[in-house]
Amino acid sequence: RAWMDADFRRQLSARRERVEDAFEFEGRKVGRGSYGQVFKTKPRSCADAPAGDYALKQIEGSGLSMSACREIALLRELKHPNVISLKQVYLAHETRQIWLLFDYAEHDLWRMINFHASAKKCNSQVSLPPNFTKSIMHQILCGIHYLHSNWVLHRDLKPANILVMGTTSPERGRVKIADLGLARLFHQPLTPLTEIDPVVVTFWYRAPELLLGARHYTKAIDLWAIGCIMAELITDKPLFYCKQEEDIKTSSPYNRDQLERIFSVMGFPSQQDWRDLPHLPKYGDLVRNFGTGQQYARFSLGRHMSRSFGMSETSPEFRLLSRLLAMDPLRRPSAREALEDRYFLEEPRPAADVFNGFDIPYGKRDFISDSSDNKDDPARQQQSQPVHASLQQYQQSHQQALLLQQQQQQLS
Ligand SMILES: CNc1nccc(N2CC[C@H](NC(=O)Nc3ccc(CN4CCOCC4)c(C(F)(F)F)c3)C2)n1
Repeated sequence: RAWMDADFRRQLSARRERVEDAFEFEGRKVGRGSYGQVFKTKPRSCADAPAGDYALKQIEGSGLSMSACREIALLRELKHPNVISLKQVYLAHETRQIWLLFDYAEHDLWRMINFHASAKKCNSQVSLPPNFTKSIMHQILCGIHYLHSNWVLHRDLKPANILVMGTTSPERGRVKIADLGLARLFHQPLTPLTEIDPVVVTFWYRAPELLLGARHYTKAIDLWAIGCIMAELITDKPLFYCKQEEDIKTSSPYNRDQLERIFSVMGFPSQQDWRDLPHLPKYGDLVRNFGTGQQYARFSLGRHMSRSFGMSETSPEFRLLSRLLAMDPLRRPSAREALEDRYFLEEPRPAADVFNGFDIPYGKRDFISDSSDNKDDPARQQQSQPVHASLQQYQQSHQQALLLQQQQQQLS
């Protein structure tokens, strides 16, 4: 049978397009994390990819891990102007490495907001189109509406995961939802992310029900995060900024400081505000730590936004923000309902290019040249494997521990 024929396989592997033959990416690393690493690259003349910049993600570990399979399977199905699009998958047979090819996005909201925040600090305001926030919000909601209508939850929306195409792209100024994220184990809210990846995980975008032990992610959890991003676009500050203890050891989702910050902006939820609050797993901790919450009685989002930013509580912008940041998840709008809000219907209308043709003031991404990095010689990369292997061993043992825990819960 032909496919067993060694000669046939030799022919195949000789013909297989190698990613390093098609793209030049040495020393052009723009991102690294437990998920793998990302390079900015252009196709070599011999490649059959159209000219332009591409992002090449080298997936962590070797072979088709569960998270690699999930990412590839999902991305191949997802096709929307406001969701990052996977162009090609390369399987390097010798090193069993997996590479994903994307159209390159030069910017992201994390870097853009930091740019404006530091410009403000040294009083050199950078002019932005009046519909800048509205255009970005509209495209995030379009992308999330598409994901949610395909029953895909994002689970980790934050400014760093909202990419924006740069001036060299035919899609200049278009928002692309992405997930640069950590290697999550099971996408369950109870997995202590901080143990998986030393990179500090922020809870600033996590919905209150997650902090109170909700066991499953929902669409409403994504809409809460979008509300946090909207406030941050308006004020250049994370709305629920909360200092991060360096070594968070808790494996519990309950984070008292983060909840404290939310209450000092939003006020404390009354029975009327959030009927199901007492049914959440960590309600007991909440009462123990905060009592009836009357110390937050005079706080509200309206008070916070008008005092810290002179925003009127009757403006359509504020009304949409307060709908997205409803404490009770059942009261948050769906992505479609948010898109139908008056805010997007009135002047100035949202634009397809969020920069509205304005010059783009942000610099290009810096290249990371960490010293520990092995030259892209696959053989030498094997040496770096043991570290990741221990991460995989950790994940497997963690996986078994979690499965055991779930079985015990079912027994008890
Ligand atoms: C730096 N410049 C740059 N330009 C373009 C792309 C790009 N990259 C880097 C890696 C990232 N990879 C992804 O974004 N992958 C991805 C994986 C899954 C999903 C959807 N899941 C999110 C988690 O919950 C389940 C659904 C997505 C998506 F759809 F959210 F965009 C992207 C895309 N970088």
